[in-house]
Amino acid sequence: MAKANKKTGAARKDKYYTLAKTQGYRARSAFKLIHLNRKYDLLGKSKVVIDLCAAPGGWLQVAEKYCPKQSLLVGVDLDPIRPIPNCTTFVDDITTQSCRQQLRGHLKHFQADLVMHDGAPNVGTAWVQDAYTQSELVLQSLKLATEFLKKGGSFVTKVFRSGDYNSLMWVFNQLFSKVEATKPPSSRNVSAEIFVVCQDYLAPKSIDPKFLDPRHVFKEFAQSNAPLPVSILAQQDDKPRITNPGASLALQGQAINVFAPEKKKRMREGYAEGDYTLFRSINVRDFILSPSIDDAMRVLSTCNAMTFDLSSSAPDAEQQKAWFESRRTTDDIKRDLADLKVLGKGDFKKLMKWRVSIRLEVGLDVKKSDVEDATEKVEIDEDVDEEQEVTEEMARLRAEAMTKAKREKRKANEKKARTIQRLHLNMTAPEDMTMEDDLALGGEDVFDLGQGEKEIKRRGGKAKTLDAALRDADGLDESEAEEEEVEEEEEFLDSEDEREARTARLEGALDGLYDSYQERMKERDAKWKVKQARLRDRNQDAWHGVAQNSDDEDERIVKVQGHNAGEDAEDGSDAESEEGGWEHVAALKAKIGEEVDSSDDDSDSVMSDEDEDKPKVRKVRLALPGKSLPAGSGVSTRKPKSLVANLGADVQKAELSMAAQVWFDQSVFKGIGDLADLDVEEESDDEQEEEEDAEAVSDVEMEDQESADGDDFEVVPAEPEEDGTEWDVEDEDQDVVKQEKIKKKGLLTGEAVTLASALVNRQTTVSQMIDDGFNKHNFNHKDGLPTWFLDDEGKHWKANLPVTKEAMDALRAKQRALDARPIKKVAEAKARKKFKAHQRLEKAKKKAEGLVDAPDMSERDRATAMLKTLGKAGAKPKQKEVKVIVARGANRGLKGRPNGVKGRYKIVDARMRKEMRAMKRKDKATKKRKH
Ligand SMILES: C[S@@+](CC[C@H](N)C(=O)[O-])C[C@H]1O[C@@H](n2cnc3c(N)ncnc32)[C@H](O)[C@@H]1O
Repeated sequence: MAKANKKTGAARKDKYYTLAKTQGYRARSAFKLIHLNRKYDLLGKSKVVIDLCAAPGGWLQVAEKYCPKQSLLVGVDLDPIRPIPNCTTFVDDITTQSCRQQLRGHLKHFQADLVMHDGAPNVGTAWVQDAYTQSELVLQSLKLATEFLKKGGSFVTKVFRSGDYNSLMWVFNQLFSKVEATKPPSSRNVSAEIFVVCQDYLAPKSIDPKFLDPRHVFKEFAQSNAPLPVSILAQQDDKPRITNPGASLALQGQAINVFAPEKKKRMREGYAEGDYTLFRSINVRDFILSPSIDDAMRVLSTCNAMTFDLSSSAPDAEQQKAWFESRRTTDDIKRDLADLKVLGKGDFKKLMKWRVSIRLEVGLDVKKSDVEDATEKVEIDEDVDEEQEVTEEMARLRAEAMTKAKREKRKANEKKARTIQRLHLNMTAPEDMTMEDDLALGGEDVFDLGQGEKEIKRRGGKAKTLDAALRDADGLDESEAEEEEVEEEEEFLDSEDEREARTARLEGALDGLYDSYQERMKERDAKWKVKQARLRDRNQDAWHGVAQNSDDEDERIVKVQGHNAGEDAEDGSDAESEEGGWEHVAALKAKIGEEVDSSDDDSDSVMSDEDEDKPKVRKVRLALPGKSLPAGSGVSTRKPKSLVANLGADVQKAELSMAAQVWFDQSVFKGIGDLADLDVEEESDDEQEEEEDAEAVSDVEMEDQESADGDDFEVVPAEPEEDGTEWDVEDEDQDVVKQEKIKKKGLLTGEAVTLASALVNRQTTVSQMIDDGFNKHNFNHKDGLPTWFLDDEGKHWKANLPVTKEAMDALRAKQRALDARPIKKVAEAKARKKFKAHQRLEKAKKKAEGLVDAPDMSERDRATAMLKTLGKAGAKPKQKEVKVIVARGANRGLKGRPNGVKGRYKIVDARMRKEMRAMKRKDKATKKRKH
C-alpha cells in the first residue's frame, strides 16, 4: 500500500518545524512572519509594534530580531508568554477593555507602526476552527489597530477563507490604501488561513463604529450565503443583527447577483460552508450504501477516514459488525479506510472492489425484478453533468476494455508464462499483482467478485453480476445490458475467457473511475479551480469585477466617514453624515449593485483586452455613479457606467464556476493573482522535498530556492543580510567545487583515476566518455514502475564505472606516502627537542671552555667536571617535580594552592594515593619474585 505520502503527526513536523527548532523559534509560525516581512518589509522600519495573540511568542522573536534596536515590542495573549528579550508581554483577552487599557499603558504616548494579529480562537483540544469567531477576532484586532496605529502604519492579520472573508476585505479597504492577501510558503496548503497585509493606514479622524462591528460587517454576506452551521446560527441568534433595510436590501441584491449566481450551493472553496474541520471522518455505511458509484467516489474524495460503528447503540450494529468481520475486510482495507487521503490507484481500486463485494455479499446488489432496491437508484439530478461525464467515460472505457480483452485472449498463455517468470525472478511483490495476475495464476482473489456472485447464487438469490452493478451505476437499462451480454457471449466462448474479459473490463472501468476520482480531488483544490477559471476566461467574457482605481477625484475610493462627510449619495440625502459613513458607503455599494442589474446590455468587461493578458489584479473600487473613468487609468472608458460585465449569457456558460471566479477575482487575491503558478511552485516544492530527503540538501538552501521559485515571494536580495541570516546560502556550482578539490588533492577515487589514465593513455576520448554518460542512471524514466522495484533498484543497481588494478595501486601508494608523512605537530615537537638539545650542548661547551681556563683546578678535577658537564648536556632534561598533596584534614575540600606549598603540586584523594601505593608495592613484589 502506498503510504509514502501519509501525513501523520510526524509529517506535520515539516521543514519549518525543524527550522524553528534549530533556530530557536518557539513556533513554526515564526516563518510566516519572516516570509511576510521579506515580501512587505514590515519590520525593518517599525519601532513600535503590537502583537495581538502573541503566545507562545514566535512572532515577537522575529520582530525582536528584525525591528530596529530599542524598538518597543508589546505582545498580548490569553496564554502567558515566556519572557523574550526586549519585549513586553501581558496576559489578556484582546476583545476586552482591560486589554485596551493595558496596551495604552505600555505604549504611553507612542503610536504603533505595526499591529500584527495571528490569533485563532481557542476551541479546546479539537482543532475546529469556528470561522465566525475567527472573523470576529480579526475585526477586534482591527479595532485595536485603528486605535493604536499611526497614520501610514501597517496591520497584518490572519483570516480564514469563509463567508465573512469578503466583508473583512471590504472593511480593510476602507481603512488602508493598500490591502493585499497572501499565503506565505510556510503556511500549510491544507490550512484555510490566509494573511492580509494592510498598509498605509489612513487614520481618519473618526470611524463609524459600524465598520468595526461584526453585526454590521458580516450582515449582508451571512444573509446571502448558504445556510450557516448551527453553531453560527446560534451565535447570530444570540446577537441579533441590526438590519438596515435601505442599504442592505440593495446590497443583498448585489450579493445575490454577484456572490451567489448558482442555484445550488456547491462547496467551491473546498470546505463545506461553516465546516472548517480539516479532518472529516464518516461511517462506512455511507460508502457501502451510497446509491451510486459516483456517490461512493464523492465520499472517498471528500473524507479523510471511514470508520465502523461497532457499538451496540448503533442502529445497524449487526450489519456493521458483519462488514467489519467479513473476510473481504482485510487489514489492508482497514488501513486504507483509516486514511483516505493517501489512496494510490491500487488502494482506490481495492476499496471500490471491496464496496461492490460487500454489497454482493450482503445481497444489496440483486436483480431489480426480484427486489426493488431503492438504494441502487442513481440520483442524477444533483450532478447531471458529472454523471454524464462519468457514464460516457465508462462507456468509452468499456469499449476499450472489450478490445483489450480480445487482444488479451490471444496473449493469455504468454502472459501466464510472463507472470510466473516474474514471480520466479522476484520481480513482483504480491501487492503489486493485479487481479489479472492472480487469475492468470489461477489463485483466488480476496475480491474475486465472481466468487461473491457464486456465493449469493448458492444462497438462492439472483446475484447481479458485477458488470450489472457497474452498469446500474452507469445508468444503463436492463435491455441494453442484455444486448451487451448476448454480444459478449458470442465473443467469449469458454467461461475462463469470459471471466478474464470481465475482469479486464472491471479493471478498465475501475481505472476510469480512479481517473475521475482524481479529477474530483483536483477539483476540490482551489488553485486548480482558479486555473480552470482562467482558462475559461480566455475563451469567454466573464465577470471582471468593478472598475479599476484611478486618480480621478470623482472616482476615488469611498473612504470612511471622515473622508466622505458631506459627500452624498445620489439621492442627495445627508442623513448618514450625522451617524457616520457606514450607510453612506453601503448606499454607494448598493448603487453599484443596482448598476449590476441595469447593465445587462453591456457585455463588455471594463477590463480591456490587453488587460486580460496582464496579471489579474482587480481591486473593487467604489465609484461615484455617473462619472466617467479617466483616460489612461488602464480602464476602458467607452461605457463609463459599465462597472461590471454582463452576467447574462456568460453566466449560463460559466455557471458552475462563477462562485469560484467571483471569489478569486476579488481585490484580495491581487497579491496572489498567480495562485495557479503556486501550483507549479508547490509541485516543485514536493520534488524539492523528495530531493531533500535523498540528498540531504540543507533546509536553508531549500528555503532560498523556494523563495526564488515562487512568484508569490520575492527572490531573496543578493546582498548578504546584516546579521548573516542563514537564508542566503550561495548555491555553489558543484562542478567547480569538484575541480577545485581535484586541483588541491588530485584524483581521489579509483573510478576517477581509471578514467583519467584511460584518457591520458588514449584508450578513450572525451566524446566517447560523454556518450557513455547517456545511460539510464542519468535519466529519470521511473514513471509507471512499482515503488518496490524502484527502491530495490536504488539500493542495488548502481552505475558500474570501471576501476583498474593499476588505478587502485596508484591510489594506495599515494595514501601510504601520505600516511608516512609526519604530521605537523610531531614535526614541530621534534624540532623543538632538537633545538633544546642543541642549546644544552652549546651551554655545556661554554662551561667546558671555562673549566679549561680554570687555573686553580687539578687536571683530574677538571676532567671530572668536564665529563659531568657534557654528560648533563646529553642527558634528558629532568622533569619538574610535582608535589602530591593528600586532600585530607586541612586540605579536604581545599581550592587553590595549599599553604606552604611551592612549585608544582597535585591534590589527590587519600584513598587514591593508598591504592596507587598498594599497586606499586605489588608490582615491586612480583618483579622481585621473578628475579
Ligand atoms: C496561532 S497562535 C499565535 C502564534 C504566535 N503568532 C506565535 O508566532 O507564536 C494563536 C493565539 O491566539 C490566542 N488567542 C485566541 N483568542 C484570543 C483572544 N481573544 N485574546 C488573546 N489571545 C487570543 C491563543 O491563545 C493563541 O495563543
